[in-house]
This record gives sequence, C-alpha cells and structure tokens, in this order.
Amino acid sequence: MEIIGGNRFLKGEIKIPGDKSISHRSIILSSIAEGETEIYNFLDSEDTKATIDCFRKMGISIDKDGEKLVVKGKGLKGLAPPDCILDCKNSGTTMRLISGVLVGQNFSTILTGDNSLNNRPMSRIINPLKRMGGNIEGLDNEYPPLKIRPISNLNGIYYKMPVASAQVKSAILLASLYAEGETIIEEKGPSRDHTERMLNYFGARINKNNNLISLKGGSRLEGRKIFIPGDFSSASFFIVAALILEGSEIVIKDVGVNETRVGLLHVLKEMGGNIEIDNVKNFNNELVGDIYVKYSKLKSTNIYGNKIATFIDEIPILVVAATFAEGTTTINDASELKYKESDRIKVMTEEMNKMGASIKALEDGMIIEGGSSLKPAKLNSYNDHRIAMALFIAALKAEGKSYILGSECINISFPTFFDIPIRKID
Ligand SMILES: O=C(O)C1=C[C@@H](OP(=O)(O)O)[C@@H](O)[C@H](O)C1
Ligand SMILES: C=C(OP(=O)(O)O)C(=O)O
Repeated sequence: MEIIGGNRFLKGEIKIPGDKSISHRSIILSSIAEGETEIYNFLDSEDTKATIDCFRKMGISIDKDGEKLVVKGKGLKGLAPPDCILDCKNSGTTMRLISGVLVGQNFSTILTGDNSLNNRPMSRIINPLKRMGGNIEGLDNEYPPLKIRPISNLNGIYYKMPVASAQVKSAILLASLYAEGETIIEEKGPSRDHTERMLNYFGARINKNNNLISLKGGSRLEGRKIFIPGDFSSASFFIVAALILEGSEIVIKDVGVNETRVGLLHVLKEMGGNIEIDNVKNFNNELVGDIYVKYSKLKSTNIYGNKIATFIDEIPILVVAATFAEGTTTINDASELKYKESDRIKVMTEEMNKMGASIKALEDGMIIEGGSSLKPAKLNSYNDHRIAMALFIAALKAEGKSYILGSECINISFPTFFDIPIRKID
C-alpha cells in the first residue's frame, strides 16, 4: 500500500474494535462453559476467526445475532472430535491456549498454523502440559504441528514460569480445569491476566496471591454475558500517532485499561506524553476507560526489566515514538520480540533505518537515537500486522510517498485500521 506522509494529524473521537486477547478467551471459555454466552463488541479479525473455526469444528454453535455473538457452551467435556486438522492460521494465542483445553479431552487432535506460526516456539507449552500428564508432541519438541492424544487423567502441578508469558500461563490454567488437585503457577513477572479474570467471572475456583496463581481442578464454568473492551494494543498506534503528529488531540473511547496491558502508557508518560485516562468502569471483571492524548514533545527513556511483558506487543510502535523523542532510548530484556509473527527487533530496526532512523539492534532490544527526521521509503511488513501498523504511523511523518509491502496482514488484529480518519493540514 501507498502512504502520503507529511503534515498529517489526528483530531476528535476515535473508536477502536474489541480486544483480541479477550475475544479469543471469550470463545474458548464460553465453549467449555455450561449454557449460553452472549458476547458484545467481539473483534472480527483473522486471528479471532481462527479460534471460532476451531471450536465450530469441535461441535460448538457460535452464531451472530444482531450485534452480539451467541455461543452455546457444552461444558468441560462436551467438545466433539474434529474430523480434520485444526488450523490456527497466524494466531499464537489460538494454538497455545486451545492446547491447554485439548490435552484434557478424550479424543485426539492435530494443530497446525501458517508458515509464521509453524516456526514459533511451542516447547514453552509442551513441557508444562506434559508435566501435568498431557500427551502432546511437536516437531523436535518445539514446532507445530502439535499432536495431542487422550490420556486417562491430568494432575495439578506447581509451575515456576521460565518466561513472562500470558499464553503459557493461560494454557496451563485451562489444562488445570481438567486436572485432579490444585495447580499453582509462579509468575516470573506480570503478564496480561485476562484468562484469570474471565475464569473467575465464569465461576472457576481461581485465586491470586502476589505472583502465585492457583486453580482447583474440576471447576464448573457457567455461560455469561461479556462486553469486550476496545483493544489497547490497537489503540496504541493512534496514541503514539497523536503524540508525534503536531496539532493532534484525540479521545479513544471504551478502551481496556487493565493494568497488565497499559505498560506503554506509563512509558509514554515518562517520555513526556500528554495522556489522561478518564471515565473508568468495570465490565465483566475488566477495567474500561477513555484515553485522552495530545501532541507532545517527547524525551528519551531506558526500558528494561520484567514490566516489558505489559507492553510487549506495543514495542514496535514505541520504537516509532522513540525515533521522534529527544535523546537516546534503550530497550533491553525484550528478547521475546524475536518469537512473535516476525523477529520484531530485526524487522523494526531494518525497516525504520530505511526511512533514515538511527536504530541499532541488540540481542534483547534496541538502541534508538531520537530526533531523526524520516524520509519516504519502500518498506516490508514481513506479514506482521504490528510491524505494518507501526511503519504506517512512522511513514505519516515522512514527507512524500512510502510503500508498505504486505499491509493486508493488518486484518489479523485490526481490520478497520484504515477507517480511522487521518487529516492533512492544507
Ligand atoms: O495471551 C495473549 O493473548 C497474548 C500474549 C502475548 O504473548 P506471550 O504470552 O507469548 O508473551 C502477546 O504477545 C500476544 O499478542 C497475545
Ligand atoms: C504476538 C501476537 O499475537 P499471537 O501471539 O496471538 O500470534 C500479536 O498480536 O502481536
């Protein structure tokens, strides 16, 4: 796609579609709950469709009724054996979370994905699920396709997480619903806690005490009504756009502001960003609020430590913010970026430098010299939606015509991205 950069700004109210992480979880939990769940503001995107397709193939009725989705749950053991391989497409969340459910079933399944997903690490879920007694295998114990076979019973475990990952934590929690006894997870650092919150909302016996999460097996889940908050990760592209495009002033309504997701806001505020959250409400155990953002002069910062997991998906757009900040920003402890849809350290470094940014890739992060002025370029998203959106926002600051190869991948998480109006100063 083509982008005309220079003299662009954002003004007024912006509406962001439903949260991807919470949308996936709403389908998974409602499918294995008893009775009906009504889901409002569900994210209609490629990744969430993959999760819906997997559960439909296991006999769950998931239908649109006006503006809501209605899922007819069949209980923990009500899924039917699929008559084909389950395709998780590009979605790591789909593959890792449903593996937790599938190790507890009395039928076999095979999970595969697209070329990107089939090259992402899976030993992180295979190992703990095997310790629970699950029969799950990948190629070289690492890569999809994953083969899952039935076993007589799973047992609860104490698991100390080697990485801060919500997907790993969620896979174990979902499997522990099927296990005998209690499972305790010791978190390495905070990661998004939507699974814990939704399990609690559906009636599971789950507890959290500092960094320890415990769940008692055999909990019965009950169908509920869910409102999915706007996706903070999607909002982050427009938050940074408003901060770096002169004259911008926006409000993004009804965004999820769960503390385990909004780490980017703390970083941007530290950098001098003029951002306020207002009108915070609690919907089905998740906080939702309005985010006000004004153009700001940013300064550099140093980012490291275990808070990184609370903004791991926002680092590509944070790199764009740092490019326009005064001073040198360093990012460390972010090696997880290498295992996403693309190697986000390598790709952001190479593509931003094509526009004239000055970024050095590190093993676990980046060094970004701020204050660059960008020039238009031919860019490649490597079919990674977050890279495509981050490069698009960066290109708005480059006077002239830029191109992004593979921008259709934006449909993976944010199909209405191009509907958000970006104005031009005449
Ligand atoms: O649980 C989730 O919904 C997600 C967790 C994160 O992955 P990790 O758990 O691998 O860090 C994140 O990057 C991904 O986009 C969504
Ligand atoms: C990493 C992401 O998602 P997933 O792991 O579900 O593919 C993402 O959305 O940035």
